[in-house]
Amino acid sequence: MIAIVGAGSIGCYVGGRLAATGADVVFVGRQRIADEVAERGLRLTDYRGADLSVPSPVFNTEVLKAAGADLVLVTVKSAATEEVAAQLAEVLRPDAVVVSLQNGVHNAEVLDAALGGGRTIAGMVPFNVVQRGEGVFHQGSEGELEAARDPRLAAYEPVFAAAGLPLTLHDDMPAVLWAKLLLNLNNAINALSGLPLKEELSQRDYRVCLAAAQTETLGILKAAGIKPAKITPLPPNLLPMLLKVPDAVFTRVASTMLEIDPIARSSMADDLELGRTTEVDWINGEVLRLAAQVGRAAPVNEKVVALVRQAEQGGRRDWSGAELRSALHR
Ligand SMILES: NC(=O)C1=CN([C@@H]2O[C@H](COP(=O)(O)OP(=O)(O)OC[C@H]3O[C@@H](n4cnc5c(N)ncnc54)[C@H](OP(=O)(O)O)[C@@H]3O)[C@@H](O)[C@H]2O)C=CC1
Ligand SMILES: CC(C)(CO)C(=O)C(=O)O
Repeated sequence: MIAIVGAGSIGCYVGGRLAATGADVVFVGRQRIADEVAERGLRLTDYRGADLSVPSPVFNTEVLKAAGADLVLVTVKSAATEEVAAQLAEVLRPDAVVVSLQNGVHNAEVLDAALGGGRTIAGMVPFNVVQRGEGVFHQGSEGELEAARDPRLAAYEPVFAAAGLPLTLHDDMPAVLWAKLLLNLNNAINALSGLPLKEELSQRDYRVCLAAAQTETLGILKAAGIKPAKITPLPPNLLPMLLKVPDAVFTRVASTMLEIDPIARSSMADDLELGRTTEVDWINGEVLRLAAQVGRAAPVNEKVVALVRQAEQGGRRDWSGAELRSALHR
């Protein structure tokens, strides 16, 4: 049995595709989504036209229901990792394998600290999922699930492949997670813009802000001896250069590099929309912590964190690109 713990956008989509293609899946999540899927079932669509359904998913609100799982996919936001780790430690079988499908660079370690036995495997979701309501979860951009290479995943590789979500396995997962974090620096900028990703990224002023946050982070990673992996067609150190090209050039080049549909938004935009605390501490905040360790300043990421904090408290989330550039002194 596969348990999805934290069945929101990513959990319902990934778990839903696994269940739709025959896997035995139990979802653990909140009552709001439990009610939605009890009434409508789950429907999983993607930007390529896939359309799958799970008429009667097994959906619970208590982590206890993950007790019999062989594989647990953790899909809560980073702020909830410690809490679910403690809950899972109470109920999981000793041989259960746990995969963190979360953004941020330390969630698998947090889970493993509570669960012990080196049973947690770091994973990564490169694509965007939008909750459309009424049990519909839509993958709005391309990419394949990634995870640390681990023999315990061998039995599940065909299951993920059958669901249309093949696993790409990596020997150096921390490098992959840092590379993803570089991309996730856009989460805050997207959330502050109030725009869908495609529209936000089509405007050079926002991209200049992202390029500044990435350039700052790349310098800090270098000082810390961390080499982010190449998970995009361009290597990480060339991304800021691409971001700064004129709009017409960017739109043309980007469309050959990444398919993204017009409704996709960052997961941080979802959090602000729903009045929840964001993951900014686990994304830009990681940059600030690493900067402090290597004795460097990180003024751009520091300012982004401050603006997201204000937005969490009801502050602005309709920054124009020009306003954001000026706030970041770019
Ligand atoms: N959405 C996306 O497009 C992408 C997201 N990611 C990453 O994936 C991870 C998951 O994101 P996402 O799916 O968007 O998050 P969601 O907030 O949509 O889903 C997480 C769900 O878990 C619930 N939850 C929290 N704690 C518990 C608990 N103890 N028991 C049961 N349910 C719980 C949350 O409820 P509540 O809100 O009440 O806490 C929420 O409904 C994040 O790290 C994110 O950064 C990565 C790539 C893309
Ligand atoms: C896929 C991506 C980069 C953007 O949606 C993301 O990770 C997120 O929204 O958290």
